[in-house]
Amino acid sequence: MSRLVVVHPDADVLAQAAAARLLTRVLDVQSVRRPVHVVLTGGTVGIKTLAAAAVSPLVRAVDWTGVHLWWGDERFVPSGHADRNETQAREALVDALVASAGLPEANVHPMPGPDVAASPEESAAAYAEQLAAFAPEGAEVPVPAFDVLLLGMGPDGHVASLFPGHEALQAGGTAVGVHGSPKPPPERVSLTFDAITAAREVWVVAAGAEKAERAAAALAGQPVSEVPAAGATGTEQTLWLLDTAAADAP
Ligand SMILES: O=C1O[C@H](COP(=O)(O)O)[C@@H](O)[C@H](O)[C@H]1O
Repeated sequence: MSRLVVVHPDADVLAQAAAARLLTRVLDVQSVRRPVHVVLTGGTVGIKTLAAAAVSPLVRAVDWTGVHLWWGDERFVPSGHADRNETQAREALVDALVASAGLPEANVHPMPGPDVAASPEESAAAYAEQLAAFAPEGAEVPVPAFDVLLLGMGPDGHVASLFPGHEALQAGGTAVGVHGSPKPPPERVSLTFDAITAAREVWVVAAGAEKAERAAAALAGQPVSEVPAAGATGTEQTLWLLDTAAADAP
């Protein structure tokens, strides 16, 4: 597994570059296999990246009929709620792909909210079932072979909804219900580390000085219990896309 750290001048350039890289990655994968599985993230740069992808000319080069979109985590609030990572991703990119680029709605896999599932655990179980349905035969971890798994990183070093010191860090299976998240809302659903580390490529996107200390700690290999981002690795590549502020550890 190779690890690469790429630093961009600011959050806007980072989002533009991440979007170009993401679309190019989908195109490259499409030339050798189908379907392509991409895991989206919430968070500031994550959503900015999707918005940049939406206006890139490269978006028209992708055959969206052969792409599946998943989420790394979700806030356990109802469908359409502004706090949902799904809602923000749909507004930034996904709705336009479904409306006019051929992305089948059936290929969009949001994590169920309380309007669909009775609890974060029920949502996680339903999501794990969907993931397993798309896993390659005989896969060690029953998830699709994610071609790119995007993750934002919080100032505390959390990725997806896996927070420092939280019991969800040790969860088995592929998706977990999260209670008592230190960042609101308190109830969430997240992929587990087993699911994340089964991805071919994991990309961590982070911008801003408030992320610098934790980014440096993760890259230095601090314990995952303290800096969850340290455990976000892909089987083929781990890519950190930072802006100069996030790369500039004190
Ligand atoms: O709550 C969340 O936060 C992280 C990071 O967000 P940011 O705004 O600090 O970039 C995000 O990656 C995660 O998906 C989300 O649910």
